[in-house]
Amino acid sequence: MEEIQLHSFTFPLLIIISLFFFLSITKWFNKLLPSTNKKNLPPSPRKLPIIGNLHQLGPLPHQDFHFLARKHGPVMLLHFGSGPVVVVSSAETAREIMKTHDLTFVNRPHYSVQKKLFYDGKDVSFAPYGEFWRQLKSILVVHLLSNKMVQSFRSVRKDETALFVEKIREYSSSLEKNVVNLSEMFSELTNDGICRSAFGRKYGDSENGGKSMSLLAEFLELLGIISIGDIFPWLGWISRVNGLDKRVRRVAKELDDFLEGLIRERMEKPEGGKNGGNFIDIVLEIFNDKASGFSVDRDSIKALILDVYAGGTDTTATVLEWAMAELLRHPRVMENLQKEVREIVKGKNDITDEDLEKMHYMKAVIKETLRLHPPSPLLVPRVADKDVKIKGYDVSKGTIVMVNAWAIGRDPQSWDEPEKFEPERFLKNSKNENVDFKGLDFELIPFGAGRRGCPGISFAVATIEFVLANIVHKFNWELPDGLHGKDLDVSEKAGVTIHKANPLLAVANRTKCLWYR
Ligand code: HEM
Repeated sequence: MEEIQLHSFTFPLLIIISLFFFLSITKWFNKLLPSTNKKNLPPSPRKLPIIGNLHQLGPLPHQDFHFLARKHGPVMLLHFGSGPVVVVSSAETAREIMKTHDLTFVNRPHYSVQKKLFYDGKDVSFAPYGEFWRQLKSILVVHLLSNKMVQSFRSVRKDETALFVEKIREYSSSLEKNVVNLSEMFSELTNDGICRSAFGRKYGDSENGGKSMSLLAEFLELLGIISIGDIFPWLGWISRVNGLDKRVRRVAKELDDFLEGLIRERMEKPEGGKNGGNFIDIVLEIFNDKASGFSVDRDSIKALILDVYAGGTDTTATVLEWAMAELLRHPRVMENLQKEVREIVKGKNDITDEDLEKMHYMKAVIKETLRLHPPSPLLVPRVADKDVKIKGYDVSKGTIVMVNAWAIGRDPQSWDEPEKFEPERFLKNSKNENVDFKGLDFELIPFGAGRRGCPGISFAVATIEFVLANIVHKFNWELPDGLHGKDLDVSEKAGVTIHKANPLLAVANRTKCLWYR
C-alpha cells in the first residue's frame, strides 16, 4: 500500500521535472539554431486570452485597423479568437498579396452565413479557385460585364436616369422644403438598373415588388454578418439560440423561391437568348445547351444571379452617395464639375458616351471619391493557401488576409495631404495623373486586383458617370436648412458596404437648360 502511494506521487513529479528540463533544453537549443528555423511573425497588437484582438475592434473595423497600423506597421497580425488574421495597409504590401503572391491568396475564407446564402459557395465570389470558378466568371464577364455588353445596356441607363431626374424634379417642386433623400434614391436607381440589365425587368414597382425588395435588402444585410461559430467553433450553438441560423435558413428559402419564380418566368418567355436577350436568358441558354461545355447547374445559376445583385447594387449606390456628399461639402469642386459638364453638353438634352469620355474632371472626382470612400473598405477577404513570406514576415497557411483599401487611400506615403478631397491630384501634369482604379495601381484599389479582382468595374463606372453627369448638369444643388458644406456630417455607417451614417438630404434647384420641358 505504502509503495503504491509513494509510486503514485513520485511518478507525476518525475514527469513534471522531465518536462521542465525538456522545455528548458529546447528553449536553449532553439537559441542556437539558425534564425531561418524560427518564425518571423508580423507585429501584433497585444491580444487577450480566448478573444484575441476582438476587443480592439468596433463596428467600423477598417478605421480600427488603420489606427492600429499606425503603431504596428503595414503588415499586422491579429487574432479573431484563435484564428490568425493579417491586415495589410500600404500599396506595397497590397501588391505583394494581390500580385506577387496572387495565387497563394486566390481563395476566400468560408463563412457559414455567406456559404448558405450562395448555395454552398456555388457563385463566383465564394467558389474555390479552379475550373468551375473560371467558367462561371467567364460567363459573367462575357455575357454581362464586358465593355460590349455594358455599352448595350446604355438604353437601360438612359431610361432609369431619366426617371430618376424626373423624380427629383417632382420632389423638388412638390415637397414643402424641396428636400430629396439622395441616399434612398441612389439605392432604388442602382437596384432598378441591375434588375433590368440582368433580369430583364425591375421589381420595385411590380406586384409583390415591396416584398421582393425587402427580401433582397435582408439578403444584403445578412451578407455583412459573421456568425460567432465561425470565430469560436465551440460557440456555434449561439447562432441556433439567438435565431441567426433560423433567419438565414428562412431568407435562403425565400430567395430560392424568388429565384425559381424568376427562372420559370424567363423560361416561359425567353427573349432570344444570345440574340439580344438579357443576362438571365443567356445563362439559361448556356445551362440548357449541353454542347456549350459549361457544367453549371441550376443552383449555380441562382447563385450567379445573387452575385450580380449583391455586387452591383449597394456598391454603386454608395459611390454616388459619397460623391454627392463630397461635392456638397466642396462647392468649388461642384462648380468646376458643373462647368465642365455644361460646357461639354452645351445646350443638348442627352449626354452621350462620347461626352462622358471628354469629362476628365468628372473622372477625377470619381477617383477621388473611391480613394476616400471605397465601398468595401477591407475589400473581400482572402485566405493563404500555403505558408508564405510577406514583406519578410511569415504568414502561415490558413491565415485570413484583409487588405485595408480605406487606409491605403489615406496613406501619406502614397498621397499628398491625403485627408483633403482634391480631384485635381488626378488631372494632367499632376503627381497622380496616371493612377487608376483598375487593379494595376495598388495605392487605389477599391475594386481589388488580380485573379479575384472585381469583374464589374466597367458596369459600375458607366452607371456612376452617367448618373453623376446628368444630375449636376440638370440641377444646382445645396444642403437643406441653410447648412454649409463644411457642416455636413460625413461619419460612416457599419455594414457590408459603407454608407453615410445619416442619409444624404439635399435641395435640387432646376437649371434653365434645354432639357427641361
Ligand atoms: C462601385 C462598384 C463596385 C465595387 C467598389 C466593387 C468592389 C469589389 C471588390 C473589392 C471585390 C473583391 C476583389 C478582390 O478580392 O480583389 C469585388 C469582387 C466582385 N465583384 Fe465587385 N464591385 C463593384 C461593382 C460590381 C458589379 C457592378 C458587379 C456585377 C454586376 C460586381 C461583381 C463582383 C463579383 C462577381 C466579384 C467576385 C470576383 C471573384 O471572386 O472572382 N461588382 N468587387
